[in-house]
Amino acid sequence: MSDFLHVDGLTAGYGQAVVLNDLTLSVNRGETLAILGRNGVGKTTLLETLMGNTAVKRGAIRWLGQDITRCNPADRARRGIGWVPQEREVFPSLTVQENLQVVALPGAWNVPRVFELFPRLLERRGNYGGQLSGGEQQMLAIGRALMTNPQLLLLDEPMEGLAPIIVEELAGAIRAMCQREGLTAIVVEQHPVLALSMSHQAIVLERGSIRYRGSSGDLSANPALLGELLGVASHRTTSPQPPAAH
Ligand SMILES: Nc1ncnc2c1ncn2[C@@H]1O[C@H](COP(=O)(O)OP(=O)(O)OP(=O)(O)O)[C@@H](O)[C@H]1O
Repeated sequence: MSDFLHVDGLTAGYGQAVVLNDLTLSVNRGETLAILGRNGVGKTTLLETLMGNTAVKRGAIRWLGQDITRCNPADRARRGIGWVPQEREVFPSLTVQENLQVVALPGAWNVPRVFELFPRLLERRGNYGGQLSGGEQQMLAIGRALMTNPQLLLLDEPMEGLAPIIVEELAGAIRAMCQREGLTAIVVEQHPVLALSMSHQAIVLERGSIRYRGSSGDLSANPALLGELLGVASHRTTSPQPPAAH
């Protein structure tokens, strides 16, 4: 059990519908956890539940030693949980620089550091959010989340719908953010090889329950198991790089 984030026997869903069933998991500070699973198994719902956007029926979420199960999303954000939703949600009529500045909270992440992580955003700093490509919007969405200086970052399918070259660029930035800068993250990602290359630990969900948990290195070294768990042949979308030890 981790004092950083510990989810204990969590059963949650929407209204009366139960999506997550008796989930228990821990994340340690500095670790990246990949959430894998087929469509509709509850990956996004897990992130939504950590953020406080679903109905929790049973179980508890402990964050930095405190029970936050009943805290609302704004309170969780104030306590240091950052969220990059699938929809990105950048402000279209603010420039890149303004999008970053408007959410800034004190801490190690600031505009120059975000530009260092995403040089493309530096080139586009005077452009409006609405003028950016999908990939640039995703970089801005991650940059905005970093500007709130979270202790934990939740990323929901950050690569979805992006061209392979942008996927490579984003994956490199996420690895740098997590492995070089030591940020703790939970990443939902459809491409298993990519997800495993960015993470230390992985869980595979099946119908709202944990079917498998283990190190990402072990799982990526076992394509037969990965294929069995995900029901598809895992195809490589980027060169896997083992996460740095820490
Ligand atoms: N807002 C909602 N209200 C009611 N049911 C929902 C809502 N969002 C998701 N669901 C249902 O919860 C289940 C899990 O969906 P979820 O989006 O968490 O799965 P997922 O693993 O992230 O899928 P995908 O990979 O397709 O994004 C699905 O049956 C879905 O229809």
